[in-house]
Amino acid sequence: MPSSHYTGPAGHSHDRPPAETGVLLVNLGTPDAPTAAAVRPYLAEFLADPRVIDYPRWLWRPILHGVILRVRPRRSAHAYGRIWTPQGSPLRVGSEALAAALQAELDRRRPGAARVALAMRYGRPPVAAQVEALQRAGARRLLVLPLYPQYSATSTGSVIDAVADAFKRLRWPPELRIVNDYHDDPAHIEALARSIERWWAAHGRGDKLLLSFHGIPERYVRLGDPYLDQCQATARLLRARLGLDEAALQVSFQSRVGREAWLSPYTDATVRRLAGEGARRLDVACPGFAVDCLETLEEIAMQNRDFFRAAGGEELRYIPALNDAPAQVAQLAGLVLRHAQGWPGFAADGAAAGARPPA
Ligand SMILES: C=CC1=C(C)c2cc3[nH]c(cc4nc(cc5[nH]c(cc1n2)c(C)c5CCC(=O)O)C(CCC(=O)O)=C4C)c(C)c3C=C
Ligand SMILES: [Fe+2]
Ligand SMILES: [Fe+2]
Repeated sequence: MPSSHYTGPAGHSHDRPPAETGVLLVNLGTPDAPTAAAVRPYLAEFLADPRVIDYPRWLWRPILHGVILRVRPRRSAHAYGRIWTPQGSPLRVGSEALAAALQAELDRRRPGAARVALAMRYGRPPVAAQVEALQRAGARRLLVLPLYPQYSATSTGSVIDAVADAFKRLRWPPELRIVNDYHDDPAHIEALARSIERWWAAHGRGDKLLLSFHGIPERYVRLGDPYLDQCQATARLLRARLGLDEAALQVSFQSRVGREAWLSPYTDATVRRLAGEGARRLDVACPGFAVDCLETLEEIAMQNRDFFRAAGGEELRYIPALNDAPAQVAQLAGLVLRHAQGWPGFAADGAAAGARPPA
């Protein structure tokens, strides 16, 4: 499938009438296959991004190509192999399902107003190709929605770079709005809380609830990245909504890479500590991930499950991401409606008679 022709799970551009507003969901990206050969170019693009690793290029390039890309692809491919599905990478499958569901929800709430497309920051389909596809489909306005609830320069900031690069190539770029984050959106907190409560109703409640967020180097926070504040705010709001205290709901940071200090406490050390302190059943949720992926399905649900057991715990239970659950679809649709306000077909809420959803 040529990536320049892919406009999203809703189908080819000629299958739908033109829409004046394009909604571009962007997720991180994932390799095309769980093989070292497919993982290498993906990691090469990801780890060459100066937003992700900010070392001087003359220093970093030889390390990346001479060391990292010789070793890591095989290790990562093995990890991807443990979670791969017949449909492909969970991150891709889940992101496409979410995009299709968001298209359907927007069609219901603002018929014909918007077309949804999905891009990946690394790998395919790239941001530039999807911006161009939306423009070919009639979009004179573009709302970019990175699938990261918390802003980080390493994730959201890098998506903004890719959009800026794509715009440089267009003679007549669309009007642009970008969602920075949705870490404290009440509908997002409510969706997370209900999914955890529903999970508890089905499986019983563990001794502790751990919220594990993706880490970043501590240095980035000292330089002004708001990511840590936003993770803590999400955790505080969720803790209040669930009625838990600081012992019952803890926060940690996963996926550390390299030797620098990253945000702490680290997730692996935390699950071991909790096992040592006598927790038998540990529930773990990852509210920083809109869609399940390697970092949740393999690192948490497999690797950290094993760490917890080896440290004397009984069961680590991973509570799935929101994925394409109706509550997340409705929350993201609400976010789109608020950010697109004033654009054609997006009259202020209340003004679009008959287009409101039933409460
Ligand atoms: C090396 C630096 C990295 C930073 C900084 C970083 C920040 C960051 N990442 C995500 C979300 C995801 N990361 C994923 C995988 C992944 N992350 C890194 C490195 C950094 N991430 C690597 C090398 C990898 C690849 C896998 C591996 O080799 O271990 C994923 C999953 C991708 C998938 O295919 O499933 C996500 C999602 C965020 C939100 C973030 C900053 C806040
Ligand atoms: Fe086509
Ligand atoms: Fe990452």
